[in-house]
Amino acid sequence: MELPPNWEIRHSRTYGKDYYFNTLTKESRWDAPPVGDKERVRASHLLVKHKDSRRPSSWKEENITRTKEEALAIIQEYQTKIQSGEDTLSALATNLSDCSSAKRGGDLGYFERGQMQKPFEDAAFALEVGQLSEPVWTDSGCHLILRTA
Ligand SMILES: O=C(CCc1ccccc1)N[C@H](Cc1nc2ccccc2[nH]1)C(=O)O
Repeated sequence: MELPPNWEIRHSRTYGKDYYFNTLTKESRWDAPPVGDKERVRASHLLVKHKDSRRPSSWKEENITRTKEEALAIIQEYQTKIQSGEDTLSALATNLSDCSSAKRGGDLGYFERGQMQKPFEDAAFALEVGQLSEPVWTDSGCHLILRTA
């Protein structure tokens, strides 16, 4: 049976039947994941807002005053740490992301085209599973995106 990348069939002794397990996201499901469903992706992100962000406030900082240049410099520091393996996007997002998804390690869940701001969507759909984006600008601020499924 053809399965999308990172998926494998496992057997549940408890229920005496096979299930599907994603070795990257650790997701499990009874029904077979659709193959080639580039119609939706799953991604996590780390957002650094700036004073001109659509909503220059977050759980971390009531009034965000940093400039766009400062936000980019911060994102680039995080990008280096993730690329070197010193940190993970999930760990950094939990403590440092200006998005409410920080509480979920930056995980945004699955989304289809048409749901997220266009620059974010285009970047996420262009990534391979497990790949980290370059800095991506939306009206919310500057993001690093990790495609997870
Ligand atoms: O819109 C949200 C919530 C996103 C979310 C989706 C699914 C689960 C959890 C959070 N937060 C904004 C910041 C923000 N702007 C974004 C633009 C694109 C993707 C994620 C984004 N996050 C904000 O906090 O201002």
